[in-house]
Amino acid sequence: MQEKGGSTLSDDSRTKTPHVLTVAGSDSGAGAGIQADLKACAARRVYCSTVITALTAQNTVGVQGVSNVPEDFVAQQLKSVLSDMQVDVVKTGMLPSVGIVKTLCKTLREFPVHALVVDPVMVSTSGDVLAGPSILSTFLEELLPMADIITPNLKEASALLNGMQLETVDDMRSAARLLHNMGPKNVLVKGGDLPDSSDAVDILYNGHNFYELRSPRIRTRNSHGTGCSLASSIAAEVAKGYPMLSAVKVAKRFVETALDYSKEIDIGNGPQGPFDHLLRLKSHSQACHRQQPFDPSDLFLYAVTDSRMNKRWGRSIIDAVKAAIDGGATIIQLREKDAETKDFMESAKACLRICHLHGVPLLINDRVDVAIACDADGVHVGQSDMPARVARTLLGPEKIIGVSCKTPEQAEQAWVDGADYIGCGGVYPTNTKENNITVGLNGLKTVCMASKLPVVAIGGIGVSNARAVMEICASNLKGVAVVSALFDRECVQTETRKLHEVLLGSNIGST
Ligand SMILES: Cc1ncc(COP(=O)(O)OP(=O)(O)O)c(N)n1
Ligand SMILES: Cc1ncsc1CCOP(=O)(O)O
Ligand SMILES: [Mg+2]
Repeated sequence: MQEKGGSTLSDDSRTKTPHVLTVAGSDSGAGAGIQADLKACAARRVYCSTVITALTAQNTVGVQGVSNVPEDFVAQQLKSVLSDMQVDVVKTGMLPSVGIVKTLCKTLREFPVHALVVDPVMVSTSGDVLAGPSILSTFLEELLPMADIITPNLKEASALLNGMQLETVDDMRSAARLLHNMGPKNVLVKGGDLPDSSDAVDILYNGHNFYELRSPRIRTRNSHGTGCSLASSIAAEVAKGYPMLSAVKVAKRFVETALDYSKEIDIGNGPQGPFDHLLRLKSHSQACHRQQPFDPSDLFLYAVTDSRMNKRWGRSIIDAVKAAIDGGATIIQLREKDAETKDFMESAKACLRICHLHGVPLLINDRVDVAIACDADGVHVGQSDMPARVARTLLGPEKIIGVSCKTPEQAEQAWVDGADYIGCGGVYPTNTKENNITVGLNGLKTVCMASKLPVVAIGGIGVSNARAVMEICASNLKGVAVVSALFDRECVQTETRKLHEVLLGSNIGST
C-alpha cells in the first residue's frame, strides 16, 4: 500500500493498463457484487480481474442462498492474479468469513498493490446478511489499517462503530473521524440512507479535511449494486492515477449519471432493480426502432439534404425528408452545413422518427456528435472529416459509416477503417460543393473496380444522367446520391419519383 497522504501512482506505472482486482461475491442477478464491479470497471475503462469469495443466489427480491468459496481456493485465486497481472488497486466487497479476510490480508502483504479500496459489505440492500458480526474484529484489526479508503454506508459505519447512532451529517463526520482512527487513510461515509434529506450527502475524511459531497437525490427503484459500483469506480480512478478526492468525486458523478439514466429500466419483480452501468440498455429496450444491418441496396436512391436549398424553396428539412421518402428515396443523409447544433439535433430527431416509420435509414453528414446524440443510423464522413476508424470506435459496430473517396487508395483505406460503403464523386461538375474535383465516369469506374465496399455515385447527378452513371456496369455500384436535382426544385416528391423511375429503368444496382 502507498504511504499515507501520497495517493498518486508513480510515473512508471501510469503507462500500463490500469488494473483493478475485485475480491467479492457473485450476484446471480448481476446487479451487485463481482458483476457490478466488472461493469463499473468496464464503464470506467480499466481492466478488472476477479477473485470470487462466495456465490449468492440472488435477484431483485433478495438473497435466496449463499455458498462461500473455500478459503484455500480464495487464496489460490488471489495468488494466480496477483503473482502475474500487475494489479494496481484491490477492491474488496463481500468477505464472508474471518478466514477469507485473513487470507486476503496475508496475500496482500506478500503481493503489495498500489492501493486497497474496502467496501465493508455486511448486509445486502434487501437486508440479507452477507458477512456476520463475527468478522468485525478481523475487519477492524487487520483489513481497515491496510485500506487506502473504506466506503461504509450508514448501517455499515454504525456496525463498525459498535452500533453508534448515525442520523445527521454531523453524526457522519464523527463516524468518519472515529473510523479514520482505526487506520484507513481515507473514510467515505455514504449518507444515501440519511432520513429527511433531499440531497445525497457523503462525507469524505482524510485525517486532515472533511469534504461534504452533495448531489440531488435520485429517486429510483433501480439502485441495487450502487455501493459496489461506487467502490469499484473509486478503485478504477485511483488505478488510473487520480488522487483520492478526484477519484471519489468522479466515481460519485458516474454512479449518479448511471442511476439517473436507468430510472425506467424494468428488470425483475422485487423492490430493487439493477441499473445500467454502460448507459446502453434504454435505447434498445425503449426505442421503437431497432437498427437493421446495413443493406447496400439502400444506397439505390440516396437523398442528401441541403438547408440552403430547402430554405430557398420555403420548406423545413422535415418536410423535405418526408417528400423525398414519399418519392422513393431509399436512404437519407442530413447535410446541414449551416445549421446551429441545437437546431440540427432537433431536426435530426424529427427526421429520424419519419425515416424509421418508413424503414429508411438516416445518416448524418460530418457530425459524429450529432449522430450519437440523436441515435441516428450512421454518418457520412469525407477525407477531411473525422477518420472513419475513429467514428467506428465512437459509434460502435452496428452503425452505418460511409466515406467519400476519389481514389483506389482512399477506397482501400475506407475498407481497412471499417466503413460500410463509399461515396465516389463528383462524377459530374456540381455547384453544391465548392472546389470539388470532378472524377468523371472513368474515375468512378476506377474506384468501383478497386473498392471492396459498395459504392454510391455523387455529384451533378439527376434524371438526365443517372442512367449513364449506372451503366458503367460495376457490380458494386449500388446507386446515386443526389442533392440539387431533388432539393433545389419546387416539388421534391415529384423529382424523387422521376429519378426513382429512371433508376428502376436502368435495372442495375437495385438488388
Ligand atoms: C454519399 C456521399 N458521398 C460523398 C459526400 C461528400 O462528403 P464530404 O467529402 O465530406 O463533403 P461534404 O458533403 O461534407 O461537403 C457526401 N456528403 N455523401
Ligand atoms: C456533397 C458532394 N460530394 C461530392 S459532390 C457533392 C455535391 C453533390 O450535390 P449535387 O447532387 O447537387 O451535385
Ligand atoms: Mg464532410
